[in-house]
Amino acid sequence: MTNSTQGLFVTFEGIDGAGKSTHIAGLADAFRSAGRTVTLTREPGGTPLAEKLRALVLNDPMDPLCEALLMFAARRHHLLEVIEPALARGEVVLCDRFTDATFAYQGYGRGFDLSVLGSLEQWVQHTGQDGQPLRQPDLTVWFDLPPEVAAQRLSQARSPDRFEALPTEFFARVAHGYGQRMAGDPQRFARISANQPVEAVWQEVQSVFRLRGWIA
Ligand SMILES: Nc1ncnc2c1ncn2[C@@H]1O[C@H](COP(=O)(O)OP(=O)(O)OP(=O)(O)O)[C@@H](O)[C@H]1O
Ligand SMILES: Cc1cn([C@H]2C[C@H](O)[C@@H](COP(=O)(O)O)O2)c(=O)[nH]c1=O
Repeated sequence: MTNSTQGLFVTFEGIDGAGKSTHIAGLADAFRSAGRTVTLTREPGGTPLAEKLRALVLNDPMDPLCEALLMFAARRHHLLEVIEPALARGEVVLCDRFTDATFAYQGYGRGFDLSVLGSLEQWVQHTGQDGQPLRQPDLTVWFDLPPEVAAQRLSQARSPDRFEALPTEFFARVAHGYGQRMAGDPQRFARISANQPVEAVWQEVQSVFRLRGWIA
């Protein structure tokens, strides 16, 4: 089981429709059964201000720099107002998307400069205390699904926002971006084969957390 005095920061990533949301609530229940307090949150969003930025960025046309800056502005507010306080209280933070999404979508998907994103990551994820390392997730669960399958699932589920309406070639670049992020920090990532029935994906997700002794 997890050390209940220590905060745990877990993020969930993948292209739109990969199946993250389907499993996050179940995981939260598993952590609660293990005696942990859970903060469930998402990006962009997670605070009233960041949710306003989310509505803008998901619906209003803008250039990739604007998009990246709004993602990081929302993230800074979310990090300081929600994530850091919850971790300081020793909670488990389950966050639907974080900075890997910015690299995958704005970087690999839109073609925005990765080194600029790296600088923004440094600025935004420093919590201000000298000597403190950059805030990064303890674990990132990547739901890997072929873009064609994700598109098929989403077409049956809801009307698309500005990102979900993009072509499968865009999502192929985003998926490649996630692969590159994982290659750059393999210890932090767990890759889930999301192209399976829901129950099989759930078994794989649980095993990632059981292996670490975090849930029963
Ligand atoms: N393993 C699966 N097999 C078939 N359909 C699935 C599977 N997992 C999820 N779905 C369905 O696919 C759709 C997208 O799933 P979900 O909302 O969990 O994805 P998501 O990764 O959270 O997407 P987004 O990031 O775009 O919000 C939903 O209609 C969901 O019911
Ligand atoms: C954090 C983040 C998100 N995005 C994109 C990815 C999705 O298309 C939407 C969020 O919608 P979801 O249903 O909550 O997954 O935003 C992005 O482009 N860059 C980011 O940093």
